[in-house]
Amino acid sequence: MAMEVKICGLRHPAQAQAIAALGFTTLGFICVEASPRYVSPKEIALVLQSLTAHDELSAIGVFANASLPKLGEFLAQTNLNGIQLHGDETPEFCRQVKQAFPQHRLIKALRLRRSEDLARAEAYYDAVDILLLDAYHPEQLGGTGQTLPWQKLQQFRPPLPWWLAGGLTPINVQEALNLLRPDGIDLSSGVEKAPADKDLAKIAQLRAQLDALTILPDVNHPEKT
Ligand SMILES: O=C(O)c1ccccc1NCC(=O)[C@H](O)[C@H](O)COP(=O)(O)O
Repeated sequence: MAMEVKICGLRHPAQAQAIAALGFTTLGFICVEASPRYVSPKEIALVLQSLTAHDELSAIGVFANASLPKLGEFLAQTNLNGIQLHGDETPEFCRQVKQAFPQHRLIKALRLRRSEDLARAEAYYDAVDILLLDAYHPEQLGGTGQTLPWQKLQQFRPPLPWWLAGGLTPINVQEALNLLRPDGIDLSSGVEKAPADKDLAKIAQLRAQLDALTILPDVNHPEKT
């Protein structure tokens, strides 16, 4: 399956259209009010309305420690088809979300303070559709621009799809992909001018990098190459 690329933290319809025109079909919207990238259900609806010409878009709402009723209220007002939980949600809560919103893809983000935190991932294997690894920051939940210690994640091969986030840019993406071979990647601040104001030149550069990608043999897992 082709690697999925999520461009996260969108707000402006014209930017979303340009990003979709470059072939990026997984778009992320920050539904966390404390974030400078927060977008209201109305703003999300405006962006998605502007994209009706694009089939098969995946529109993912990013939440943190939202209650089930709050999630339901937000989702009822938008056409989001994916939910990303970016706070301290437990595996049990993820199961409840999956049960309440079975039509939505469910992504659980784990913010890793140290590589040993990876042990927490296992408890989510049967609770979500996708795991996303992001960098830890003491004051920000996401969109931090901090990278993970990629070398220390090379043995991570969960039995479900996983995405890499944290400080990815058009410049470092090839190195990250060759080291880790995730099923997807997620970029935000590495392709923006200011929070929620995406940098279309950098996104075009990312497209060019991905199109020219040279994947080297996987020395850690030769069977996967
Ligand atoms: O981006 C935010 O402002 C944000 C706020 C609260 C929770 C999550 C948030 N972002 C989540 C994402 O999916 C980002 O794309 C991810 O953290 C990567 O960000 P970056 O390091 O800037 O590429």
